[in-house]
Amino acid sequence: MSSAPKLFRVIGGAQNYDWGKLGSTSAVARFAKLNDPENVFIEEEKPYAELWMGTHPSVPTVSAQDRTPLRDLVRAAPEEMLGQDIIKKFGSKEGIPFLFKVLSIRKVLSIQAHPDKALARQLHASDPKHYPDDNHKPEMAVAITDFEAFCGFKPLAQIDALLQKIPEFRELVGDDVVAEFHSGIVSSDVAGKKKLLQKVFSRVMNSPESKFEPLAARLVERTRSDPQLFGETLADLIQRLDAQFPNDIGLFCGCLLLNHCILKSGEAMFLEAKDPHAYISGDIMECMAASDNVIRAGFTPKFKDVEVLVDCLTYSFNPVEEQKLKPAPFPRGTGVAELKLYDPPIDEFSVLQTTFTSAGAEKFEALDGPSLLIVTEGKGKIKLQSSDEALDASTGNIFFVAPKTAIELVSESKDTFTSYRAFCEA
Ligand SMILES: NNC(=O)[C@@H](O)[C@H](O)[C@H](O)COP(=O)(O)O
Ligand SMILES: [Zn+2]
Repeated sequence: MSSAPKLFRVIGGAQNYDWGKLGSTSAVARFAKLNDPENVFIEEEKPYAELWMGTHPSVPTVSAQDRTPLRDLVRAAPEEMLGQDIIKKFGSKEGIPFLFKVLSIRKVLSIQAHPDKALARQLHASDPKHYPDDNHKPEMAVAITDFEAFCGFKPLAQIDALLQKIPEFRELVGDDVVAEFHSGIVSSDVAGKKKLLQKVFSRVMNSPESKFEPLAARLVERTRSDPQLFGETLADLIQRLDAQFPNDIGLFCGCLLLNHCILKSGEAMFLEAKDPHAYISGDIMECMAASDNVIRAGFTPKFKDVEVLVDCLTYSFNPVEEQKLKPAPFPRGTGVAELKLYDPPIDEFSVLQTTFTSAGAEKFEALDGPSLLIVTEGKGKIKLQSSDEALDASTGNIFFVAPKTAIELVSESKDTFTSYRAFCEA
């Protein structure tokens, strides 16, 4: 197998989870079709949830030229494809340390969290069917369209207020724990408050269907009879999600316990391993450590691991604004484009958004690691700075860029030309 070039187009793989947008309304379907028009035929009734870009074995990304799996190209020439420093840092020649995705969301995803490395090793060893790898999965979402999600537990005073005024929530948790929580959250002992939050969450998550289903039905009724108890947004959210998953435990463990986070296009949020979350609607770029380990507990027909979830969460509780990740300038490009760097506090990935609103070029310094770039709007060219040969780069096109490779993006029109580049550096 000849060693791979420094810059080449690749074809990602789609996941058709039930919560994905349908047919051409899905950015995943549109991008997949535009990037591989001869082989992708969009079925309008089918959900297209995720477009995977990376070397995770569950959904192969392949080279556009001869459909060789990117994973095989990396394993055939790890020094060229990953770089010595990345191999040394992550101790692996097997694949790219991150997994990059487009998500297009019609229905709420499962209430979930992802394991840290120690828990991932344990779960993969004991239950490889549900936990396909032994890696942690911290992740970041960057909103392409307006996007909403559950992200982390609400501040405790907000949870307490809901417990005091919503009878169905109070009944599900139990007067004893409600009283203990109410009196305990005023203390300064953070560890003790996390324990109390875990008690509330455990009561909710361990309640039998025979108990939470009728309470959920009454809860939805109350959002119609007493909307003022919930506040405008929350009443609407409960009704909307009940329509998707009737009387689901997620109405309690999601709507009443987790922050409802709304991101405008270009805003981002970062989720540590073991942070509870669930994406609700919109199109996003998502980047994560290379893993597919999901611990689920609500709003899903998939396998729920309630005991593991209740036991593993961080039980941190921060206001919504603290869950957001602010983009930073990216001083390693020269030209006319606007550059925004989304750089979370973990080693596996950062994501660079490049936006042109006029004709012109942007030259980038070589990065000290592998990257994957996808065009999400408009059209232009991508090229090695060391060559005159330019490749078409239009919406849906995905490219692999090898380490130590200086590239240039060129926009040839005044229309918007936007791309996202996930990368990892030692
Ligand atoms: N927060 N987002 C993620 O973790 C994605 O990368 C996962 O692939 C999805 O959460 C999977 O969701 P379901 O298990 O189908 O509900
Ligand atoms: Zn997740």
